Amino acid sequence: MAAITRLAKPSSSISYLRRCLSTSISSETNPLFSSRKDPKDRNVQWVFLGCPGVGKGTYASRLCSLLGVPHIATGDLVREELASSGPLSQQLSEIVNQGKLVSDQIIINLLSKRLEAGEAKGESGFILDGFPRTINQAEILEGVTDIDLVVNLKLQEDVLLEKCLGRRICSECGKNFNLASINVKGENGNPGISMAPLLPPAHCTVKLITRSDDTEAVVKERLRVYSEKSQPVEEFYRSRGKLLEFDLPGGIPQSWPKLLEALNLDDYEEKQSAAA
Ligand SMILES: Nc1ncnc2c1ncn2[C@@H]1O[C@H](COP(=O)(O)OP(=O)(O)O)[C@@H](O)[C@H]1O
Repeated sequence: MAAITRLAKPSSSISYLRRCLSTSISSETNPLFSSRKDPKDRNVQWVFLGCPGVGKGTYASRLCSLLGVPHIATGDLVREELASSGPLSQQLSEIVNQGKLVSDQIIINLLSKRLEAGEAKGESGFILDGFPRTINQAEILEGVTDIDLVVNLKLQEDVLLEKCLGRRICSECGKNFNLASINVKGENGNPGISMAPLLPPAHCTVKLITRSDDTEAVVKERLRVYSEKSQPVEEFYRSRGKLLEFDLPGGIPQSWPKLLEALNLDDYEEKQSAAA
């Protein structure tokens, strides 16, 4: 019931977009629409949810390499648009640097363009990272395609902040690293958690940059916005029986095998490496 009472009425611009996606844009030109296929005839269509800093990008991109599907992160699409200095970039930079969400309309446009480009290259399936982030976005997605599974990654809030502040990107190769060394002792029945830093190789060390929205004040605002706007999306999928909750037990060496196990992919990884 909670999920139903929380559903916001779609705004008129979103209803318009939804009408576009479902009627006036034909299945040949709308990749979201055309992806409503029998799951046996296509690759996985998964969504990764989770607070800023939880590691959605890290685990989603590893799974994408394993499953041979594209990793589509709406945060990356926003940053590409920002870097392009196009007409939207000034407006986007203000929103992102305040830790707010970009409008559903802009995000759906960016995502539709990305899916269209992928479809033209023959992509099938996807893992979406950072989308949907509002109930409106989840409803639109539900209206145009079938999501098979939603993975909800979880970590305690003080660790999330430290991880965002430790995040670094190599400005040349684009790889992500993390300088934070997490060591939280277990207390009051809660398990402790340790995460080793993910350090860059020497050639990247001199080229590291920090995302402009990874400052303490902006991360705190993003966490607040997540609990206000995106946590209801968890309930949206939970009530549809699609949500897999995954508490990260530690860094990548501890979490990756456990995640594969939770997804019934542990054998899959072995078979893939044997075939390689
Ligand atoms: N689905 C979305 N809806 C609205 N805004 C988004 C969405 N995805 C990304 N953004 C914008 O891009 C920023 C960066 O996104 P992302 O890299 O996913 O960050 P995070 O580390 O907070 O998960 C967000 O703070 C938000 O301003």
